Amino acid sequence: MASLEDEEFPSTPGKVKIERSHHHHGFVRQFSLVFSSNTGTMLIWALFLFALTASFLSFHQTGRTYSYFSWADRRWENEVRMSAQIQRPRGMSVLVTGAAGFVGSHVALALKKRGDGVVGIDNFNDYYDPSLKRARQAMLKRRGITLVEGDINDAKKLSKLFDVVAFTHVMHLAAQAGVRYAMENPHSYVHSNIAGLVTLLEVCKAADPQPSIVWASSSSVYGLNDKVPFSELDRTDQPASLYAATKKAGEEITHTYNHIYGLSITGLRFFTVYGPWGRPDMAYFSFTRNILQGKPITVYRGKDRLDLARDFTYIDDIVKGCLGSLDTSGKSTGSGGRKRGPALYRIFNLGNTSPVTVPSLVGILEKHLKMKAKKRFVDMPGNGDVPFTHANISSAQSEFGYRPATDLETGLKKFVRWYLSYYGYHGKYVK
Ligand SMILES: O=C(O)[C@H]1O[C@H](OP(=O)(O)OP(=O)(O)OC[C@H]2O[C@@H](n3ccc(=O)[nH]c3=O)[C@H](O)[C@@H]2O)[C@H](O)[C@@H](O)[C@H]1O
Repeated sequence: MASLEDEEFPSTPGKVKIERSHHHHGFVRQFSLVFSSNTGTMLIWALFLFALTASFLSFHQTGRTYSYFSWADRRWENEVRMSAQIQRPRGMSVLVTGAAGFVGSHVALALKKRGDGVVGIDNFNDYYDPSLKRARQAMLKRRGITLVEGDINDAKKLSKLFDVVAFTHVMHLAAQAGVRYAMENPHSYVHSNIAGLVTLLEVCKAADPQPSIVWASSSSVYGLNDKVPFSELDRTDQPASLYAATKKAGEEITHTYNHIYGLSITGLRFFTVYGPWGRPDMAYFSFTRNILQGKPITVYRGKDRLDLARDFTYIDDIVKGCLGSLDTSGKSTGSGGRKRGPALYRIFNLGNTSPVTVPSLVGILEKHLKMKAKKRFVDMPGNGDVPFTHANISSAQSEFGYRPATDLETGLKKFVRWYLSYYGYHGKYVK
């Protein structure tokens, strides 16, 4: 199925996006050419082609505009519907974008486990080793979760999903993550975090009923803010990286969709999420790999050789925050492109409330791995990093009882156990 899907809908960045109307225009253009040619043969050919197309369409047509595409046949629709089936009273059906990702796969599993319906979408890009994403996909598959391969910039695919399932909620976690990579590939951030977000919002706005949306913003929006701990009311207009800027833009963009179309929106500012099945580009992950392989690690240091610190947050706590947000998100109020009343617009910090320095993080890893790291201290390059993060979580706490329960020592122990079981001690499968 996946390969057919690829042929029909190339959805990687830079590839052509097909608009709904293009097919129609193409058709009309073809006909005007035929009629202007004025030869009998051409006319017969045109009629023949028309008959062929019409019979093809009527054979496959199931009342939906795009159901004649092979990826969206009956079997595919049934699979998607099954995956979205709600299995508890007052449950929800959730479209999880970025479901092959770190947070996405964990949230999808947690929702399914408690009886909610879940369908995932992911473009499986190669920002980091896609085989890890495939392994997460296999894990979801075993639990009955279907993951559709597609990009959130593909409006047709998203609309089709909403045609098949009346999703009550969207958990939007598809994004270009990573703070420092933004200097290497700025456009991938615009593609996913801005263009993709708008495409998704347009589809949600048009859906009837509209879903409620919970999505991932980032602690990085606090940028150069130095008032601690970071509260949602603090200024976020001094981003230090393009990544942060696109997440901040997302907060503003979602606000307009809430304001104009009545979409219920909750933005979650995640604070350096870590844990089993994590992202290989993140420091705790790559440090683990390098320590095990006897390779040096680079530890950044701030101004005046000050240690950098992060409010590292364990994945299970983040998952609880995501589910709590979904449960309290209320309904979207719009239909037919107009809002019928006010809908919730919320932003929450999801952190751990106890920052740890990067050298301490390395110390904990050394302990769990029973190996010494070869540390190279380097002055923090001006590539978007902020010196520290620290979340005030009182808002999420009072709204849905968010209370992080895993400290870095415990969380890293679980990560290391997973890492060794997945990659083995010598990391022979690591690229
Ligand atoms: O909260 C977020 O919203 C973000 O969290 C995460 O960003 P960061 O907090 O920067 O995490 P991460 O890269 O693990 O670096 C951790 C620390 O190690 C330091 N660091 C990093 C690499 C290195 O080689 N050496 C080093 O000292 C580095 O200077 C930093 O102090 C997500 O990746 C990001 O997608 C976003 O979601």
